Amino acid sequence: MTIAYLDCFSGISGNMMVGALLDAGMPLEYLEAELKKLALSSYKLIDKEVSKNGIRARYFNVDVNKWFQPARNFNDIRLIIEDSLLSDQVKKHSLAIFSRLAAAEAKVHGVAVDKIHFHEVGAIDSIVDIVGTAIGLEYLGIVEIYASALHVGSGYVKCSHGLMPVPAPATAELLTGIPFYAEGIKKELVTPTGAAIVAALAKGFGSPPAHFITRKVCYGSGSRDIDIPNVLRLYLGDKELRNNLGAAGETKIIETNIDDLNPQVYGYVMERLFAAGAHEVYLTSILMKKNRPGTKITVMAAAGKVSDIVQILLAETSTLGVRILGCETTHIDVSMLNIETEWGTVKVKVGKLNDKVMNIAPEFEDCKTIAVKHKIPLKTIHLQVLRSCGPMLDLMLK
Ligand SMILES: O=C([S-])c1cc(C(=O)S)c[n+]([C@@H]2O[C@H](COP(=O)(O)O)[C@@H](O)[C@H]2O)c1
Ligand code: NI
Repeated sequence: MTIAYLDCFSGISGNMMVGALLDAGMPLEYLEAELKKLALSSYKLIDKEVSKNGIRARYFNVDVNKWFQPARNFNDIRLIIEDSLLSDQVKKHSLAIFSRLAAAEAKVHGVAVDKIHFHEVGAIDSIVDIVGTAIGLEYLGIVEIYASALHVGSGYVKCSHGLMPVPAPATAELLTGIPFYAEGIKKELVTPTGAAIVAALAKGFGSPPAHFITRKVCYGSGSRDIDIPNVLRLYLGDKELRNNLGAAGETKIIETNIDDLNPQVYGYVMERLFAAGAHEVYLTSILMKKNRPGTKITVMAAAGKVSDIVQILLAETSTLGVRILGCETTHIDVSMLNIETEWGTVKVKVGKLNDKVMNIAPEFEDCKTIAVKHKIPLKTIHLQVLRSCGPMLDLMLK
């Protein structure tokens, strides 16, 4: 499981992020070919090696022919991404980042999200940076991102509105819930695009996650010449395998006991918690003080999701507080396979430990859909899908 840790000691921008991903091994030709899947033209990618205060880094930028760029609002950009032949994952990550950026701009300027403007010429620079980031993450197999606190810089930056304080208003909005600092450098070090990337994708902030082991250190160059190297440092790594049992993850348990909530509400709260990224949510019947029957809600989630989870519990239930417990998890590597059956494709979850197949699980929802459609018992579908796994099943039984 490849993990990225972004060391934003000199800030982060879209260009720095793509530069770091190129430095990490995404070939420029691959990026170019993938970006061609978008209905965009009249731009050129710039990719070169530079030295920033003695550190070799990859500088990435987009050269835009401004005469050929139409004005684009968020909806135009969403359609360009959705209508492309990019993978679902690249679309999902790109739209997640763009949505954060658009929401921040909308809030700052007091307009609806679909009315917001993007600052670069026809937004092409933002599209390339954001979609390029999603392409790089997929190419490098990065499944989790963590980031340090962000060094935002200080002073003022020239925008189409005139001079704006650093961090720029959209950046400040995007930094909600993210630790940041300024240390006297009078330049804009974190741009709205950079902030949107970490806001949308990072699972946690601060030090690298527990048991993170670096495999490679990469640098994406910024365009500033300042006293510190203007680079984004990207650590690519894995979570350490402990006792040969599997990868350890940083998970939190958030719990609360409730004895005065309308029981109709629990299902809705669970839905919201899952939508916010909870790995698991479950309810336990408990007997509380004054012999009152009550319910314990337990949520398991990545550390970076805790504040969203707590927010939902406090807003949607009658609780006045929650417990947050640290916990370590151990799990095997999980991948998804598409298995062809006589009824169509079924996704199958394969769990491996040190390349040994430990578990094969046909996706319940896929089996259920077929069972309902073809009026065949669910267990028959399940067995048939397992049989179609053929050699994979043999590997497990060995
Ligand atoms: O021109 C406008 S409207 C503008 C507004 C803001 C806000 O924060 S609101 C910020 N900016 C600046 O544009 C550049 C480009 O940022 P990217 O994220 O697209 O690289 C940056 O300097 C922002 O501070 C412009
Ligand atoms: Ni703006």
